[in-house]
Amino acid sequence: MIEIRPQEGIVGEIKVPGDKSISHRAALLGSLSREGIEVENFSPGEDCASTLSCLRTMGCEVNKDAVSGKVSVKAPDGLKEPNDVLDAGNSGTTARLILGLISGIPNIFAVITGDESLKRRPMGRVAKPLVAMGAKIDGREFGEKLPLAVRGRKLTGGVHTLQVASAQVKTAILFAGLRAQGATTVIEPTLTRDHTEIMLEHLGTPIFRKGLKVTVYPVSSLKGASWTIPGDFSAAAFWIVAAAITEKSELQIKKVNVNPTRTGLLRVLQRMGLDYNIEDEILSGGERMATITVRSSYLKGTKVMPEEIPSMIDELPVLAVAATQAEGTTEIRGAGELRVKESDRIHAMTEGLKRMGAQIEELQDGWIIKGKTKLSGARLKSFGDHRIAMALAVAGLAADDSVILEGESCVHISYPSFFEDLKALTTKSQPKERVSS
Ligand SMILES: O=C(O)C1=C[C@@H](OP(=O)(O)O)[C@@H](O)[C@H](O)C1
Ligand SMILES: C=C(OP(=O)(O)O)C(=O)O
Repeated sequence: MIEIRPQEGIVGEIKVPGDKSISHRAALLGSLSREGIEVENFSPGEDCASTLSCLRTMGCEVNKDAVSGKVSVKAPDGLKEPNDVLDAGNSGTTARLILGLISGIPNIFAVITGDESLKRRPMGRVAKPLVAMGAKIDGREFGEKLPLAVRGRKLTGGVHTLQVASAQVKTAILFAGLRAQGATTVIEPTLTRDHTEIMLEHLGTPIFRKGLKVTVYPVSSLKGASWTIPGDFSAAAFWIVAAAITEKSELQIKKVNVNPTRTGLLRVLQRMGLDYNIEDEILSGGERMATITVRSSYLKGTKVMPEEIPSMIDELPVLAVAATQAEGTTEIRGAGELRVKESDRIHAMTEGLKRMGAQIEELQDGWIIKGKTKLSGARLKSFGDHRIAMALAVAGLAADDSVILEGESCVHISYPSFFEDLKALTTKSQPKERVSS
């Protein structure tokens, strides 16, 4: 467990870890390249380590420099049948994207599994469209849950209209499409993160996009490439909210990805009154990368609409924290997907914030939160979920007494240095006077 002490402010500058979604994709696409993909600033989290370990089990050449964070992946002779189970650990992205990647490799047999949390998460949303392309997949609960067994076959493209807005489902189908016969089109209900599309474009792979529709074509091998992965906006989100809700903050977050399909949190917080600016924007590997400066802000409540959700899906727990510190009512709807993440994030945040005295009502698909509430110190649980641990730690910064957080080590999934960074960012600020002892 760890103690988080209330702080007057978040001060200084920070570089957050490399983007997790982009890191997964760079490694997985490297496995379709003879020359290989080499990236700087690869995510240091355990989720991306799971992806690298699965790729090694399938015979890829994977090199990781622990000091610089540079990772290279190539498969000069193509992906091989794994001689062991592929363990995706806690990572939904690993399990779902690998399923798409390998189901079109004729004759390959693989079993994909994960930890207790991942074994509870839905996989049918990926398995079903792949089966419609001709894949042979079976698993627990008729292919709905891990472990899943896949026997690779020659797939046929086609048009896939998704029911759920999910970049993981979209990407799994597109990855399968790179090996299928004919064109493969995905039509999304709402635009989700488009890192796969940007990366394929950057690699010079034929891809056609218009609105919610994206089409890929079969390729024999991808070109090699090398670039730097920008910082993870989902990691930056914790510091953005931390700076906004504490009284004497001024924080610069350097070289962070500002792809608009990821920055919905900024648009919502801007509506709520966030004092921030974005500068020094450049492109890296086709992705926008910039410095975000955030200052203490007077926030007002807002209504978050279902169509805004995909662009901030992983930031909703920390948005709930911001809402407790905003004047008036914040309503967040259409976020039912949060119930099938690493934990039931709607329930986990309701429980944690209620224990701190927040006025939060749990809805089936979101929350109604009334503010501004003076949060109190409390003993809280992470539910084994990295986003919950970090969001509740941020809430602790604005409380009137310490938060004792249990199960904090799960931050290693996406942001291993989170608590060291927190310490560094709060050394220039004063711990707030404790109200109670
Ligand atoms: O494609 C990705 O890299 C991700 C997509 C999102 O999941 P869904 O596709 O299930 O919405 C997100 O929650 C996850 O953290 C990463
Ligand atoms: C939901 C997440 O990841 P994944 O789906 O890859 O487990 C996340 O990182 O918040």
